[in-house]
Formats: sequence, structure tokens, C-alpha cells
Amino acid sequence: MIKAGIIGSTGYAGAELARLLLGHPDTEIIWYGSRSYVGQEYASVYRNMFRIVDEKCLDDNMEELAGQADVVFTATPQGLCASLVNDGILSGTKIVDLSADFRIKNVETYEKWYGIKHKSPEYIQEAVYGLCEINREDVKQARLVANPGCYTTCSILTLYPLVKEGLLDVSSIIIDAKSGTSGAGRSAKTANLFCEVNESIKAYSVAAHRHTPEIEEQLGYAGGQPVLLNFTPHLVPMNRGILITAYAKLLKKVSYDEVKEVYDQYYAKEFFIRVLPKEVYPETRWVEGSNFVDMNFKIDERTGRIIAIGALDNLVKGAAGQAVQNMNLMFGLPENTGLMQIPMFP
Ligand SMILES: NC(=O)C1=CN([C@@H]2O[C@H](COP(=O)(O)OP(=O)(O)OC[C@H]3O[C@@H](n4cnc5c(N)ncnc54)[C@H](OP(=O)(O)O)[C@@H]3O)[C@@H](O)[C@H]2O)C=CC1
Ligand SMILES: CC(=O)N[C@@H](CCC(=O)OP(=O)(O)O)C(=O)O
Repeated sequence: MIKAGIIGSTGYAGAELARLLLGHPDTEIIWYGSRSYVGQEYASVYRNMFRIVDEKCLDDNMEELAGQADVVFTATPQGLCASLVNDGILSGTKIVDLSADFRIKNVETYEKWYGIKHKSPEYIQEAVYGLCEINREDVKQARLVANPGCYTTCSILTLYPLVKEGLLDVSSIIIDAKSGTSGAGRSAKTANLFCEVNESIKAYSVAAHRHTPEIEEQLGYAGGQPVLLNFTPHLVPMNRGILITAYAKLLKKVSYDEVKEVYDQYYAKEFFIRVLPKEVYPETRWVEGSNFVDMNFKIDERTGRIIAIGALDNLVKGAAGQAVQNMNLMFGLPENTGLMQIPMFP
């Protein structure tokens, strides 16, 4: 059995990790980490765990945890994992960090967009960007994985084949994204109260969202040239789900069949990526609770643009599911172990 510890188990991403790991045949959770609920029963924080989890929350003592766990998930705010990691810890355990601390390779870019000083830049190069479908072989060897987040996973995977095959003018990409409110985490914020969110949709962090440089960096690697794009997130009144609609100029005239072949070349064998039938477009409800990413595209002959659309569950493929997928790769397990949840509906 893989012994797993979760630092930040009382947040939304941590709670989803607990749910997935409890159903995983090869894992045992040995540490429900918390900052505010130390000593309290985990099931008193999340009542869905009543008679499923008997353990109490423990503190975020990474040193002690690293001596006991085979893998530690850090589902904590930006900056925390970077402040905890060191050689001793990494020689004792593997880390999957759900925050952004090790996702961006350029430390100045991280510090500028996140507004915090990076506490352990020496591990940035070593960290593997855990987008499993793209970096699978590197993840298998990693001891520190930077688990990509919800908007970025959806945006990068949806556009990756098009950028990789040089089909797009990469200076023309616009990504319009929507997220359910669980994407903002569990801690109390006025902007996330029911009356502030319900019956309304709003754009936020316009031309300033911290996921912009991450998407640009990863698509830049795919295309072999710098990518500069617009990314506009919107908050929508639903619990879970990310939907991205991306627009870009095509560099040459291509048909539906040609583009579909490109997507198939990359994703036909990917268990978690579902390229939908022609003219069927992703909906968040068809991926909810699962680790699937649904996507599709349409060529707009009139404007010479392609419109690519992707959807995933922000807490599963956008966070905890992808973290478990990474863990499976790091421990030599089949990638979909414990991740066979069928999307729930309604
Ligand atoms: N929500 C989402 O859809 C996604 C989240 N992520 C990432 O996952 C991470 C967690 O996000 P999310 O679950 O939404 O956030 P939440 O606000 O819901 O949870 C944060 C968690 O971190 C713990 N925590 C907060 N501050 C500290 C601290 N100083 N020391 C130790 N633990 C602390 C909290 O503990 P306590 O409750 O005990 O105070 C809580 O368990 C973030 O980095 C986020 O970017 C990534 C992809 C998607
Ligand atoms: C709706 C909402 O507020 N979403 C969060 C992003 C989700 C998240 O936690 O970010 P990471 O993917 O970087 O981990 C935001 O926009 O900041």
C-alpha cells in the first residue's frame, strides 16, 4: 500500500483528494493535515466522511510526515509548499504539489504574477510539470511534481495538438474561461457568498490572471516559439466545472477531418481525454465527478478562425484527480487506478 499524506486536507482540493484516495485500491491515507482543525475529527469537517474516516486532523508538520509517507500531497495556498520543501524531505518522500509553486520555470515570472517571494527556487528546475498526457515519461521519474491547475489543464490540453502541429497563429489566441465557485476554495470570501454569485456571471482578473503566463509557457514549449495570449476567467454560479472556449487564427486552410486527425494522433489512446463527435460540444455536466476532459472544435470558414472548446471538473482533472494520476505514474501503477469514476448526472 502507498502511504499518502495530505497537507491541506480540509480545503476543497484536499477533500476531493481524500475522496479519491479512499477509493483507491493501492493507497492508504495516513495524515489528514490541517491548519485550523488540528485535533478535530476529519468527518466533523466533512460530514460526507461520517463512518468512513475515523481519523482526526493533524498539523502540517512536513518533516514528521515525510518520515512516514511515501507520497505527500500539498493542497495548500500558493507559497506554502515552497516554504516546506528541502532535500531531507525529498529524500524521504515524493511530493505532488497542487499549488502553483513549481509550475512556472522562471522565478521572476512567478514572483511577479503571484506577488510573493519564492522560498525554494532551487527546486523549480527539478520539478516536473505534471500534465500527465504530455509529460508522462518525466512524471514517472519525478520526486517533485507541480500539479497543473484547473484553468490551465483545460486550456493547454484543448489547444496542445493545434499548437504542436503549427496550425495556429500563436499571437492570436484568446481563451475565454468559466469556473464553478469551488475553484475559489473553501475559505470565506465576501465575493463568493451565495448572493454575490448566484444568478450572475462575472469576469475577473481581466488581463491579469496568474494562469496566463503558465498557459503561455506550456503552449510555448509545444509550439517551439513564444506565445502571448489573452485569458479571461469568469465565475459562474455552479459548484464544479471549468469550460474554456479558445479562439485562434488558422495559419492554413484545413478541413474538419484534417484537424480531427491531428487530435486523434495525440489523444485517441488517452483514457481521460474524450474528443467528442462532430458538432457535439463539451458541457461541464458531462464530466462532473470524473477525471475526463471533454473537447471539440469547429472551423469558422468565414473568419479563418478555429474555436476549440474544453471542459473538465476543476476538483478532479483540474486538481485532485490529476494529482492521483500523477501519483499512479510515479509509483508505476496503471494511470487510471482509482480514477474510474463515471461522470455523475444530474
Ligand atoms: N479549488 C480548485 O478547484 C483548485 C485548487 N487548486 C489549488 O489547490 C490548493 C488548495 O486550494 P483549495 O482547496 O481550493 O483551497 P481551500 O481554501 O479550500 O483550502 C486551503 C487548504 O490549505 C490549508 N491551509 C491554508 N493556509 C495554510 C497554512 N498557512 N499552512 C497550512 N495549511 C494551510 C487550509 O487548512 P485549514 O482549512 O485547516 O485552515 C485548507 O486545508 C491551492 O494552491 C489551489 O490553487 C488547484 C486546482 C483547482
Ligand atoms: C474560481 C476561482 O477563483 N478560481 C481560481 C483558480 C483555481 C485555482 O485554485 O487555481 P490553480 O489552478 O492555480 O491551482 C482563481 O481564479 O484564482
